[in-house]
Amino acid sequence: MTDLIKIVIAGPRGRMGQEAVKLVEETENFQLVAVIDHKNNGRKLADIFPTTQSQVKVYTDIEDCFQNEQADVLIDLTTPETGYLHTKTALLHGVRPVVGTTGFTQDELTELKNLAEEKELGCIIAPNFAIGAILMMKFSQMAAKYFPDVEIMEMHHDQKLDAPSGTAVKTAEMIKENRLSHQQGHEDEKETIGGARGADYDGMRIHSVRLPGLVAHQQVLFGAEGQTLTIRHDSYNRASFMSGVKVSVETIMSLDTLVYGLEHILV
Ligand SMILES: NC(=O)C1=CN([C@@H]2O[C@H](COP(=O)(O)OP(=O)(O)OC[C@H]3O[C@@H](n4cnc5c(N)ncnc54)[C@H](OP(=O)(O)O)[C@@H]3O)[C@@H](O)[C@H]2O)C=CC1
Ligand SMILES: O=C(O)C1=N[C@H](C(=O)O)C[C@H](O)C1
Repeated sequence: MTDLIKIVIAGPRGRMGQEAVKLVEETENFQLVAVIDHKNNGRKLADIFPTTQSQVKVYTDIEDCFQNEQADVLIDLTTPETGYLHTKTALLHGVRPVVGTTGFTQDELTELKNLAEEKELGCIIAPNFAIGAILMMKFSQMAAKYFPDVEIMEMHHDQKLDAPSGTAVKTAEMIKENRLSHQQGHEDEKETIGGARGADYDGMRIHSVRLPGLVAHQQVLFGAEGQTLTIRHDSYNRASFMSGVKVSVETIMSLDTLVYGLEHILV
């Protein structure tokens, strides 16, 4: 029998948070002890999720939560600024963060890594929890060795706060490890409408599409003489991310550092 893992979820009423509450409640050795619901006005979790069976506490503030609850893991699915503060607060309280929230700066990631190492605590920051998305990133990294001309096109629902997506940034970082660094396109190219060529990451371009009806999609387009290669992943619902959240919670208890990207923990 595996040990019970006590979990706090931040952002339980969000699109991802709702799926995470379901996952934790349905998983035998996971126990949801509390949620951080910053706009809560005294409602119990059962008022938000009528099916919930557990006696889950609702907090509006993370400090207050960790001062009152014994938790092993924080699952954060909020916003970039809040996610960073929550992750830091969790580590300071000895709680291991599993973070799906995207939009952290490089400085924030470095600071959190240093803190996790100082505290000898596991911390997983995964820009994408879907196994298919991890494979898309890895295949793109492999292809970049042979196709150094590449453009990333990510497409998301129009309620998304950060652009480019965390997945697109991670994909670009992974591609950079294998790609001959150079500026793409014609050296004299000129944008007649600003932004037409997308964001520039080490000379490759990232394009962010936002439309109602979309969930989370990305294609990585490689071009070479007489040929193109397209690697594409689509998430059609948020349940697609939950197996990655589950494996992260299970793995984090045996980590003592920060891991950025699910590809590092999938075997
Ligand atoms: N890693 C992955 O695989 C995935 C990551 N994501 C990322 O997860 C995050 C959440 O996405 P999504 O669920 O679509 O977003 P939503 O906007 O649906 O949910 C965000 C939740 O965070 C809450 N929130 C906002 N500010 C605070 C705060 N200060 N304290 C506590 N809670 C707060 C919101 O509450 P309220 O509405 O009441 O303000 C809301 O419930 C995003 O960063 C997104 O990019 C998304 C999908 C997959
Ligand atoms: O906001 C989203 O929806 C998603 N965010 C993550 C990202 O920024 O990459 C993961 C996925 O693409 C869905």
